[in-house]
Amino acid sequence: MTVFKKIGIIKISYFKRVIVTQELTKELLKEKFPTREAITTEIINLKAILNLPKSTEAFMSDIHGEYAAFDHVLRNASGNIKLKIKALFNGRLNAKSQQELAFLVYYPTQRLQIIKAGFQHSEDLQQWYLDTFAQLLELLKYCATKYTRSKLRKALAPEFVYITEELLYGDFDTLDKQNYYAQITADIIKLGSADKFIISLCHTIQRLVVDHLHVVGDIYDRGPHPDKIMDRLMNYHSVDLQWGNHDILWLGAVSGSPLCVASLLRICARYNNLSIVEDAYGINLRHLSLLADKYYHDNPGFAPKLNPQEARPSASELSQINKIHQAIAIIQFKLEGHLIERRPEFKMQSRQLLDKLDPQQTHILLKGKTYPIINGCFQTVDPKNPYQLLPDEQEVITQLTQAFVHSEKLRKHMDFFMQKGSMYLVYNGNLLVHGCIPVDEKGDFEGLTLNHHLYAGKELFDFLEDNLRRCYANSRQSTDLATDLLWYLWSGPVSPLFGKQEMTTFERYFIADPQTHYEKPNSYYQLRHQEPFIVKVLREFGADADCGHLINGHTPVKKGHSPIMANGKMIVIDGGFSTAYHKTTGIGGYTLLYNSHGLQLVTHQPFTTREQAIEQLSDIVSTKRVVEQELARKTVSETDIGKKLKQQIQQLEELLAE
Ligand SMILES: O=P(O)(O)OC[C@H]1O[C@](O)(COP(=O)(O)O)[C@@H](O)[C@@H]1O
Ligand SMILES: [Mn+2]
Repeated sequence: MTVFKKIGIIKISYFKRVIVTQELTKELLKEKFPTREAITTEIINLKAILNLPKSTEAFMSDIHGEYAAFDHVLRNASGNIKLKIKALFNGRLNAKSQQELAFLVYYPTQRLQIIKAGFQHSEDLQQWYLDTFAQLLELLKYCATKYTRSKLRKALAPEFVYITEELLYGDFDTLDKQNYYAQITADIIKLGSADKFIISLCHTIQRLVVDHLHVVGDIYDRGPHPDKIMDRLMNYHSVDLQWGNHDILWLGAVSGSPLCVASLLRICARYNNLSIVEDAYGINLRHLSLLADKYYHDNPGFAPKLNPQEARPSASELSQINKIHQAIAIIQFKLEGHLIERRPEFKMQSRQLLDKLDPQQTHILLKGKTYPIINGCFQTVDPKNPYQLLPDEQEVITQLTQAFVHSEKLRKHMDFFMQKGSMYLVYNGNLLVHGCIPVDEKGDFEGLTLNHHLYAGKELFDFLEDNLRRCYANSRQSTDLATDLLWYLWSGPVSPLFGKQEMTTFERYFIADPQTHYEKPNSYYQLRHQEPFIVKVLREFGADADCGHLINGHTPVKKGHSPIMANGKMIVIDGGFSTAYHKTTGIGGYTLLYNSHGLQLVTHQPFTTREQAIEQLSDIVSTKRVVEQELARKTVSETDIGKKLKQQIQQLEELLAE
């Protein structure tokens, strides 16, 4: 009885709040538009916006800590700047000049230095400035046609707003006016502001060509600077993120999961990236290092993967990383044993492997077959009680987990990840998911059964997201279901972010036979080639089954394979940022643009270094329409923002009718 009463009270106050909010909105609207004229003007404005071409969305994924390559793609607006330059200047500028202009827009400061050094006479430089002002202003005007003047104004550097607007919207027909504009440009040069003006125009162009960015997961792990990527995204004008399996490890670490901490530290050691943890996030690894020194010695199976473009660590550093790598891997395998034990419903018993070692720890019995162990390092594993952590292992992982929970900078980044992130997103009719939608061979949604309830399809995603949010809000617990589910998201057999039956990390370290390394992908990866299957998935998530697309990251597109599947409804856009994968993909990777003309797939060259890109002007390989046939140009009216604007128009019309 009391329960019902309580619910009743909650309901009443909830509805009251809704009504109050509506009234307030109306009141606010009246305050903002006090006269019939003001309301009418606003309606006209909003209707005009509805008819503007849809602005451009860019999609990228699997950045994996590669900040310089990511920054390059942001600067080239995922290929869009080149497209604009081509559309505007074809026939007037040849390919080389177009490329030079594009790189000036991407890297104005650096390119200005190189260009200016090439001029011997100041008149030539002055002429270059005049030509460049004209080209950049023309390009800016072209990029701004999709926006209102007020939006453009906000995107301009404050000190150049007046001048830029004069030059953009001026009437060049009369001689007087021409002289006036010539005077402005001459003054910019004379007063020494030419470089600043060019840089400001370039930044505004970069800002305008992509209106909204989607990052479809895996910002973290493998590469050196995920922290810088997060900082850059936090300053980006408009972005959403879908969580990738690697990102979950970092979210899990901050949420107090020791297993997520161990897994991410193992990957950092494996890729020689421990400095992210120590230097970027201020987490001290001294205790782990001492533990590693105490129990381990150099082991060829744990040598870190080195990036040939980075300075090689010294022999003693390499040895220290090697030992840390072993120490944390063993802690991970022990913790996994405990988690799998307490969560039989995860059905991951086949991942308990330490107890399958023989007493000498030289062989292992896997699925009925015995394999010799290579590179074994089981010094701390008691054959009688293999998952038991030694007291110093326990102490180290507890202390490290606390350090992750309390790292201020990491929390700031993860807060942003929570605020802008989600398991999936439906945006302008498209469905964005990092990994997969788990299904069986017949295409029926596969799920996770907990407390006699089967979570599958969209419900599985919502359930996992709900748990993640609760777990993130309470980092004190480390073995509750919500925390364990975070690790499940990393490597569970029905995890939408992992998409494989099992993660064979143990076998990859300790068994030579490559057959044991195989990770069977979910049937989704076969089925996603078929249009009816994609339509079914889009429907399940409430996306647009007729015109929408399913967009995934996670799986690098191998040489000779197409990232466009299911008759153009399914697109994989692994950005290929990770240098380790360039051999498999043969290109840098793919990103995607969605503008008023539809979806365009952008193929990128492998990115080497920023210096090389600037020097050699090396960039995008090609851009190609996903759907080849010409469609009517999409306007703002057909987008999610358009829907909101129409609601506002309706409210204003109601106000007018009162
Ligand atoms: O290349 P590594 O470091 O061995 O990592 C391989 C592991 O990474 C995974 O591919 C997961 O990472 P991705 O999300 O980048 O694919 C696992 O399936 C696999 O076990
Ligand atoms: Mn992934």
